[in-house]
Formats: sequence, C-alpha cells, structure tokens
Amino acid sequence: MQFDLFEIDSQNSNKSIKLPRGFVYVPNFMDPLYANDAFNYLLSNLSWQQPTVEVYGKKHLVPRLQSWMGEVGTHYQYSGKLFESTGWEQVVFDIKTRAEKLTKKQFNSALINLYRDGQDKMGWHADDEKELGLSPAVVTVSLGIQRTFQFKHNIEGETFNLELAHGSLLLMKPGVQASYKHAIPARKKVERSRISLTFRNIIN
Ligand SMILES: O=C(O)CCC(=O)C(=O)O
Ligand SMILES: [Fe+2]
Repeated sequence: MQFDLFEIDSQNSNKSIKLPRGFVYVPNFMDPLYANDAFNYLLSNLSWQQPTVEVYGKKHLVPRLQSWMGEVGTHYQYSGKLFESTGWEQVVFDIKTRAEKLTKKQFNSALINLYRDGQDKMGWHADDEKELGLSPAVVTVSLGIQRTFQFKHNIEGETFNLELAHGSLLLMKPGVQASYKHAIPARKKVERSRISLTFRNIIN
C-alpha cells in the first residue's frame, strides 16, 4: 500500500465554532511541522490492522486501519479479539502527555485510526465500552487531511459537524458519550489520509 507523506503547514476551516457543552475543540493543539513529522512517522512505523466486525451475523472488514497502544498491562477487546498493549511509541507518549496537561485528564491507552482516503470512515457509535468506566473523557488528536467529525444528540436528534484540522485536539468530556453518538462520514472526494489518536483511560 502506498500513501502520500503529509506536508501541509496549516489548515482550518472552522471560522467561528460554537459547540454544545461537553465538547472542547483546540485547532492549534500541535505545531503544524511537528504534526507533519508525527503523521509521517506513525504512517510508516505503526503496525496497522484491519479487524473484522460482525454486523447482523455477517463479517465485514472495518473501513479503516487501526492500531492499539497503551501502558503495558492494559488490553482492549475488539470484535472478539484481545489486543494487548506493549507500551507507548515515544511520539504517541509525547502527544498524550501534552493532551493530559491541556485537558487535566489521564489516559493509559490509545486507539489509533488510519483513514487511508475519503472512502474510509467510522459509523455512528459512542465510546461507551464498559472498560472505559461510567463516564469517560475521550480525546481525539487529528493528523493529516481534514475530515468531518459528526455528532448527534441521542434524544433531540440534532446533528453537528466539526471539521477536525491537522494538529487539532477535540475533547469529549465525561457525560458526552451518554448523550451523543459520533461518526466520521465518508468523503468521496478526499484522496489523502488522516490519522486520529483517540486517547482513553481503560479500567481493566
Ligand atoms: O477519528 C476520529 O476522530 C474518531 C474516532 C473514534 O470515534 C473512535 O476511535 O472511537
Ligand atoms: Fe469514537
């Protein structure tokens, strides 16, 4: 598989963003050049997997690649498979440390997603696995091409779109997972890749 390396200095199309309570968006969380390096390093060096999921009794490959990482001793169950953490890559650890300082939350693991192009996506879901505890904080750090993050209120049904820029951070505070679902929809015209580092605290 061949990917373009990433060389964008900055991009941000969220002019003035009003988010519902519980969401915090930080467009310039990372220096863009550092974010370029992090993107290129992770793209080439992580062990990317494409797990299968079962939906209504049929097996499908997930429409993106993934890599799991975290403190030794943490593990994560996905589609009947157990992923054991073997420790942090330095660059992920550094980004996690900065995210912890900014959000004042602690994270011991990361699910890292690679959307190879605009065909790759993530369907509506909440990060409400029981390993995350009752009311988790979840952070997404975005690298690479900008993609739309959608969220929808469970009761009111209202949908919001947020463009996640290269080097940005989105915090979903405790409570958000119980009230909203989120998704990364396909964007057929997008030809370049995006990596998201989603930091979580797993209670095993
Ligand atoms: O790619 C993203 O920003 C969101 C990923 C996500 O929702 C997840 O990994 O649970
Ligand atoms: Fe999620």
